[in-house]
Amino acid sequence: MRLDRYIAKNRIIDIVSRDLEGALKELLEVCDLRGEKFDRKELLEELLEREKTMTTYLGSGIALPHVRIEMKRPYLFAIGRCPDGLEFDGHGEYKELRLIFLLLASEREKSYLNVLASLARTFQEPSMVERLTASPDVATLRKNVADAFGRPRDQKRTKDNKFNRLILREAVKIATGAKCSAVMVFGDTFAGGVDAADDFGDFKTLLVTQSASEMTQAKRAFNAIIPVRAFGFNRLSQLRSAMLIGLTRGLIKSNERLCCVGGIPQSNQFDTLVVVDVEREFQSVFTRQSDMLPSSVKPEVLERVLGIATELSVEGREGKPIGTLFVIGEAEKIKPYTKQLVLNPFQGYEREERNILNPFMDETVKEFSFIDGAFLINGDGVLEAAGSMVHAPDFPKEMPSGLGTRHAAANAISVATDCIALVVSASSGQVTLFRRGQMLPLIVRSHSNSL
Ligand SMILES: Nc1ncnc2c1ncn2[C@@H]1O[C@H](COP(=O)(O)OP(=O)(O)OP(=O)(O)O)[C@@H](O)[C@H]1O
Repeated sequence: MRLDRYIAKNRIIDIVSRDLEGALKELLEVCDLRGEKFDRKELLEELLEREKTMTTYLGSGIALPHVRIEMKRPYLFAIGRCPDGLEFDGHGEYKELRLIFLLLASEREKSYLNVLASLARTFQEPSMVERLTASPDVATLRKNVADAFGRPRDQKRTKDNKFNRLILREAVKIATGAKCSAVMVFGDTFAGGVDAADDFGDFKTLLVTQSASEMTQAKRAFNAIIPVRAFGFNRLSQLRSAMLIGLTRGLIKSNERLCCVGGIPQSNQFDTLVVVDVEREFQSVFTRQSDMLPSSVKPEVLERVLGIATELSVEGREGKPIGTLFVIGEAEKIKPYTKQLVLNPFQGYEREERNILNPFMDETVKEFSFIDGAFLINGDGVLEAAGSMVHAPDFPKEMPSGLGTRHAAANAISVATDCIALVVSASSGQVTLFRRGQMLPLIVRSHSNSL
């Protein structure tokens, strides 16, 4: 989503104040609120109140205070730089702050969560924050913000070496010989993105990438983009996660055969060529295309949960491996099979605030993954509970050895209700999807870049 149209140069400033309240005041002052019903004082109070309830500090030096109001314009941004950090209520993390993105959004705008998600994605790139903070003056800062959110970057594409050309040529031969319907390319193999679609003749081309918003050029060249949020280290895990997202988004059909080309992220070198029958790869979890996702579950919700699960599996939490269980489906139908083990931490929050599509929920969910029990997530993304014990009727099918009660509970709930259960194993780091009593290992923890 292009956000530059909502970002005006005169609302990008250097903050003078030393505390958050003063900084927000300065940012509100540069917002032209003529003709709007609310006043700055009320808005400031609301922003501070919300900050006390739930911090908008995203990490990496960025805070994103935001509020929805009755407003004529859809969105209004004000951006402030504060290289020495800010004080706020004795909270240490604000000292790490370098940039504040204030977002005022109209209550009517339905794309609100997409805007927040798009911002959070842009901020994930560490060099971007560094570049903005280090801008020598406010004019350069304004130019760098425009670059970050608007124009495609002038990045060097390095696919053009002998070996990459050879792999691409072979991929076309193999795809033709194996009667593949599409070629799927892992774009993050290249630091500057990939523009390989021309090499694939008439095949349908799919680009898998973590930086979908930046792949402006590639978007034109490929038939579709499969955005992934995080990758496991293992190549086949990467493939499965990408295929799962492609399937849920309807970009891939279950009867397709794909020729996949990839390599180690950022290595600028293709090194893997594999042909996959989608149905065979996923046969354990669906019999028809429509079986993959429960009807109540939005594909982007599964993508988000998969992203968080992958990050928990790959990174752990505070240096330790972490395990958890996510149950995603129609909450009212799942609730009878759960029992709250501790006070539900999501109780009392507005539905929108506790929606997993809201990027602020990432850290919260990861934090609550320490709590014993399962997360219960409604199909629209609303986090209904954490710390729930699943007590679905026992399912007689034997579990593979080494899998204990968490996996058994996921298996059982996936049989008892129309849901997807996703387990992050504390002991192996594996992420496993359960659907209708069938299990599909998605991410295998491995610190080598092996197949
Ligand atoms: N029915 C259940 N509902 C929710 N959470 C459960 C349930 N049973 C177990 N758990 C959680 O799973 C944790 C690990 O249990 P156990 O080691 O038996 O499972 P496991 O399948 O081997 O998982 P892991 O691979 O993560 O160790 C428990 O401490 C508990 O937090």
